Amino acid sequence: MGSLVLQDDDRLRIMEFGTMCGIPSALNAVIKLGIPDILSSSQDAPLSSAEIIAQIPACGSSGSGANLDRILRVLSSVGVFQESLHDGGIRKYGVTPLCRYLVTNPSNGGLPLSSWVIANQDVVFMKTWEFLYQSVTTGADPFTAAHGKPLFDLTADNPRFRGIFDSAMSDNSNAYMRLIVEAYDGFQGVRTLVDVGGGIGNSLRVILGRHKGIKGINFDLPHVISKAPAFPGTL
Ligand SMILES: C[S@@+](CC[C@H](N)C(=O)[O-])C[C@H]1O[C@@H](n2cnc3c(N)ncnc32)[C@H](O)[C@@H]1O
Repeated sequence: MGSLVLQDDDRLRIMEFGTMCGIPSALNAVIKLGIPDILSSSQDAPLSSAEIIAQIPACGSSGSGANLDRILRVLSSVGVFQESLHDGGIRKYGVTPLCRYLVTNPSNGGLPLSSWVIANQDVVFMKTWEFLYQSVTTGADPFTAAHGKPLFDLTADNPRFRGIFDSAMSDNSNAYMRLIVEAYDGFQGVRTLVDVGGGIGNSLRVILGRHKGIKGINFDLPHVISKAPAFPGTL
């Protein structure tokens, strides 16, 4: 006789995979609402959803604490925030080490990667996922299938998305380049350094900041270079 399985971990995992998009969507929402910065500014005192909403100008008088609680509880379940229960059953939320990557203010310990989340959740990238299936049936690149052109042709034509993409690349390279220049001695003795596909030049900026004698050349597409800020040491 077969046994009734009430707690089937595999079934729960597949359900979880099917709804995983909720996590990046919730991250996207809290970043746009500025919540990691609000919580990191509250000097380690956790805040309720009502207290958080009171600090979000866009909420005005129509902010929904119930909806914010649901979003914050989901993100607390994966360690982005820390949830605690207080008198009267009020839930409050504080920052965690993971949350530091979403805080934009460096004086609050921010190591921002929020633009990375924002870029990946942008409608431009989200639209490409719909074409994953066709990438197998037709062999087409999903990005080109979704937008009619490859990624770097789109960034040339779409200044809104280009800004988001360039910030995401910079935030990402910032984090690891700071570690690389601490540990890597291969830049010593280099006189000219070319960063091919250097984006708006962040990697070069970190390297030249550490190795003052190097002359740097940031090589990228014209529409990227035209927005790249100048800094000492570049030719
Ligand atoms: C993944 S991003 C890397 C950005 C950069 N390394 C950083 O850390 O911010 C790739 C870069 O390659 C550039 N790129 C793409 N095609 C290129 C080409 N044909 N010539 C020069 N740069 C190109 C893009 O504009 C983009 O900035």
